[in-house]
Amino acid sequence: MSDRITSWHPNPSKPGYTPPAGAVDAHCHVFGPMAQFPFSPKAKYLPEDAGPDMLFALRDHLGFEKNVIVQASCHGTDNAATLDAIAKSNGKARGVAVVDPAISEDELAKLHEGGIRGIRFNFLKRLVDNAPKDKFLEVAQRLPKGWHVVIYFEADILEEMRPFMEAIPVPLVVDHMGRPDVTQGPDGPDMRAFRSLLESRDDIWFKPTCPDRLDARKEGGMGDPWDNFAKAVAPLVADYPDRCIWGTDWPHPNMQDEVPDDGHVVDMIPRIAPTPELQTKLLVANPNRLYWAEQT
Ligand SMILES: O=C(O)/C=C(\CC(=O)C(=O)O)C(=O)O
Repeated sequence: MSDRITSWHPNPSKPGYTPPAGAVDAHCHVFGPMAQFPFSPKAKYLPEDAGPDMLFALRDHLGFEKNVIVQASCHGTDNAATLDAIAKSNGKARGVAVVDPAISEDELAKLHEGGIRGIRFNFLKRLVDNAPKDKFLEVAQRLPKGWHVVIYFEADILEEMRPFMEAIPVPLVVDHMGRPDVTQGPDGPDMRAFRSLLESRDDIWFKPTCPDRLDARKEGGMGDPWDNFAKAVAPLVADYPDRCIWGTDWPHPNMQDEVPDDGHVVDMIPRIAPTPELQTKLLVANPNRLYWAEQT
């Protein structure tokens, strides 16, 4: 792979919306720097460097206080770049790792020391080569106290994933709501299936995130300002206000053909969480319960 991609906006606008004090960008990534943190040989995309300095500058520009850095698939199971960014955050970042399911207890303990509070199971075939459910279930049985599992899958496999999710003995956080087709609206089959999942366990959380992905023009959506996303997602946040966390998804892996303006992404927040109470739950109380539990 020769051409490295740039999937983030060079000069994002200032949002019209001001997040509350203590707001957490609870889904973002770092890429490299590649010279120090090489990408996985199995990476499905090769990004330009997008390191902690850029992430923290964006955090401040958008009005957030903390980050949850989710290991991006381009780094495979080498969490060094994510751990390095957490270490440089002055306590303002925690993380979600991607691990080899055979990882030892000692290695899990070291990840906890480094600010990790969960592991990610990625089932997107365009991002990872394999996702061994049996091995994932084994490691999910022996995570450090207080950890959770972040899971990423597409809506068309939600039903087949339910027995696997049911067997996971720790809280689950579903990335980007399992990618429902937001053009179906709030009562379409995808959202109904996702609500059924949420009703099945009260410790299944979700991220009402990625309007730029889920309502992208290239996906048949409307593009910015992502009205389909706002219409489909706001009722979900209203109905499950204590089980959702939000993130920018910066540096927006693979969005180089429709790069979102992060200021516009942030301005989706009051459209899906229209009251200060909902915004405080989404951006402050809920992510702190999951990632800074020792301080809540
Ligand atoms: O590509 C997507 O649909 C979403 C991604 C990319 C990703 O998960 C990864 O590269 O690990 C995201 O959540 O940032």
